[in-house]
Amino acid sequence: MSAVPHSALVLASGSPRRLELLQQVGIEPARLLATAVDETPERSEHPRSLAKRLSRAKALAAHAALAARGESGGTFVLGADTVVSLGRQVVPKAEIAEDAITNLRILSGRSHRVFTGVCVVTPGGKARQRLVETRIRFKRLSRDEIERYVDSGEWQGKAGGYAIQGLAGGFVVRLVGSYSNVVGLPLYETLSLLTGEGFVMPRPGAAPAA
Ligand SMILES: Cc1cn([C@H]2C[C@H](O)[C@@H](COP(=O)(O)OP(=O)(O)OP(=O)(O)O)O2)c(=O)[nH]c1=O
Repeated sequence: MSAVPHSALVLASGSPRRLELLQQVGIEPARLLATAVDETPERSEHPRSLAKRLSRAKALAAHAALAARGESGGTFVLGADTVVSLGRQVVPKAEIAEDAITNLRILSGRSHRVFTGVCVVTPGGKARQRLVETRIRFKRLSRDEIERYVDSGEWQGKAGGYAIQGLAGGFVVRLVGSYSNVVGLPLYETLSLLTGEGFVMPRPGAAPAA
C-alpha cells in the first residue's frame, strides 16, 4: 500500500503542555520554536480577542522566523494562547506567589471562562484561526487551601494562576466544554483546523516529517 507522506508541523510554543497534548494525539512536531510575543492586553481588549490576537502573533512570528532562514516551505506552523477570564477581565498569568493568591481569591466559588486561540499558518502562508471557550466553576477555597496550593508552585507561568491538570483539578465543581482547551490546546478543534487545511496526519509510530 502506498502511504501518503504525512505533513510537517512546527509548534510555535515553549509550553511543555502543548507539546504533550499534540503528542497525545499522535503528532510529533518537526521542531519547537518559542516566540517572544508581548502578551500585554490592549486597552479594554476582551479576553477572547486577546487569546485570538496572541495565537496569531505567535504563529506568524514563528512562520516569519522560518521564512527568514528559508525553512518555511512545506511546513504547517501552529501557535496558541490561553487566557483565563472573569467577565471582561483577564485573570493574569501568575508569576509570583502574591499573583497566585490574588487570582485564587478571585476565582474561589465562582464561574470563569478559559479561552484558547489557535492559529495555523499553512505552507502557502495562509493564517487560519479558531477560538475555543471552556466554562469552569471552582469550589469555595479556604485560606488554608489557597496557601497549600500556592506552596505547590504549580501555578507558575499558568494562565489564571492554576493548572487544572494538577492539584487544582480538585477545585473544579463543573466544567463545560473542552478539557484540553484549559491545559493549553483544544485537541478536537486543533485537529479539525489542521486537517481542514490539508494537514496529513501521521500513522501511529511514524517518524516526524522533516
Ligand atoms: C488554565 C491553565 C493554563 N495552563 C497553561 C497553558 C499555557 O502553557 C499557559 C498559558 O500561557 P500562554 O501564554 O498561552 O502559553 P505559554 O507562555 O506557556 O507558552 P507559549 O506562548 O510559548 O506557547 O498556562 C495550564 O497548563 N493549565 C491550566 O489549567
